[in-house]
Amino acid sequence: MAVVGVLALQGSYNEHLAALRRIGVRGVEVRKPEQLLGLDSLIIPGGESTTMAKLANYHNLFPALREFVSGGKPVWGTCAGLIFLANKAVGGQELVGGLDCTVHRNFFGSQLQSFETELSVPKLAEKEGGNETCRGVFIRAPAILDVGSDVEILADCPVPANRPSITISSGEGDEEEVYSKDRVIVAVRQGNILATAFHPELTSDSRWHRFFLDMDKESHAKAFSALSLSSSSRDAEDLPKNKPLDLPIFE
Ligand SMILES: NC(=O)CC[C@H](N)C(=O)O
Repeated sequence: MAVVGVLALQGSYNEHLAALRRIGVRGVEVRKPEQLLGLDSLIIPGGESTTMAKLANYHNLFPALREFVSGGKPVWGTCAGLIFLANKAVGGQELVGGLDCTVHRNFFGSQLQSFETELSVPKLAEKEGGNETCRGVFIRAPAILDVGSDVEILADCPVPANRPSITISSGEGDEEEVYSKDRVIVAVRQGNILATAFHPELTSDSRWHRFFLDMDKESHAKAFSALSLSSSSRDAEDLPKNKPLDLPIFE
């Protein structure tokens, strides 16, 4: 069974571990560089990206995280984790990088502007079944302002009408531009990297976690295609039926 690491410095790592347990997958807490060895994939949870970066620096994790991402094993960043994975963040701070995009760290405003909404997710539904929408829990959430050509957009959402306009520095000189689109990107995939601006681990919908685990199966299937390994069995099928949920989650 796949061993999924969850970066456990700060933020919603327990909720990810519980979401993995609910689908019968073992998650392990990662706090030190050597704990990345032997993992099949890694989740970088939401939290507060500046605090998480300070703790990651304290534990000397940045080089090992960059190596893990560039090594090609699946990595999923949710919220602050998305910020970590972006190549560029408006507002600046140390990043792991790897995901060809620019994020705005607090695009939707302050903690008080946190919200929930239904997101249209046809590609998730196509792969994992179920509704064409999923519940998006946005907590002082970032958003993706633009993406490179290798990045597949999995979800976007309307910019809330009451949102004050935001100004984005182009990074060159003092030139600034206002974000003027009426929609903004909130979930993407680029090869081995998955990133969501919202928190699937806080809902009972396990499709994003399954989607991520399927990325691991895909990469194994690719590596061992010559051996015709079957990638059809789902970890979830190992689970006893009707296992009680072990954390409060939003229905
Ligand atoms: N829920 C979250 O992960 C919020 C992330 C936050 N906007 C940050 O900058 O870190």
